[in-house]
Amino acid sequence: MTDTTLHSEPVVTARGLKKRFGGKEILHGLDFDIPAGRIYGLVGHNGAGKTTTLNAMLGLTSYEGTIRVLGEDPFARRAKLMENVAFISDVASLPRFLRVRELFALLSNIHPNFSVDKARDFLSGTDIRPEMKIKTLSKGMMAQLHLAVVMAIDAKLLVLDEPTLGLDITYRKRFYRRLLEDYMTEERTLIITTHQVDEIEFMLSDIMFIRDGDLILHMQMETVNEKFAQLVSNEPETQEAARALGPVYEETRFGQTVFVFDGVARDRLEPLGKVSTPTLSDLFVALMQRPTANPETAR
Ligand SMILES: Nc1ncnc2c1ncn2[C@@H]1O[C@H](COP(=O)(O)OP(=O)(O)OP(=O)(O)O)[C@@H](O)[C@H]1O
Repeated sequence: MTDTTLHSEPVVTARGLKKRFGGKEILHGLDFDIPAGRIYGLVGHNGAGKTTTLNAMLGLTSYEGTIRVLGEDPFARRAKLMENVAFISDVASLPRFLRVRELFALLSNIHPNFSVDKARDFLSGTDIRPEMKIKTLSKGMMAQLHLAVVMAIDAKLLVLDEPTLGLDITYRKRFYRRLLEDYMTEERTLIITTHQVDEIEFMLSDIMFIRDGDLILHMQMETVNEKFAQLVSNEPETQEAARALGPVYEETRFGQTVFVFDGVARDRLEPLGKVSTPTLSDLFVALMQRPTANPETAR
């Protein structure tokens, strides 16, 4: 994080964000700030409310509470906001009847910050050619085209909702590498949801876990690494000692007992077995099963 990002206004601010569908409350009053220049992972089970949260930020759905994105109310000022926001969602589709070059021409007419040259540049190195009809592209090529389009937009905020759904591992890795190497700068902010959280963990600066419409963890990755520890312990005596330290999670896997601790110093754990930082997917499993992972924000 640079000084500028430390002192600048958050890119997204939400206060008491609630959403109801047909009388049923789906989001229960989320409060968060997303600063500039960060890469956020938004993680939660199916139906937890990730897409609804993103849709509220993008002005695609109405909500109760307050959201400001780049200082604007996204629902009231969607058109203005979209000059500086780009997004890919698992349901967004490109116009299939167009050729690739026609899509670029269309976008350069409707989007003030779209660069045809950049879009073409991003496609070099792929099998996609400007003359191709979009409907003939494979799923992987379609995702590459989508990424090229989004990366050709000079946006301050990029929102990716399951951007690599249905892609094979090679395409997924290439997708994230391209995004990091060719797009991310300190002025840009990226928010990603995915169920393959281990694949994006390396690039995240911050994480949000959402469970049943509540934000149960919102933390910088550095803090996650300091705060949480995983211990693998094989002997009954050391396991007993570990339990006495109040793990937030315990599981027996392949004959080994794995504990996750929140805020227990590593030098207290080290005599009891092998200590490491839990992966995000391990932490996710551990925290999702607790009654509350973060009592001040969870309900
Ligand atoms: N248009 C809608 N009408 C009614 N209910 C909806 C609508 N959209 C979403 N929901 C409900 O809101 C809840 C949250 O859905 P949402 O799509 O935000 O979850 P998600 O965390 O993105 O899930 P997934 O990982 O499966 O994409 C779910 O219970 C879903 O059924």
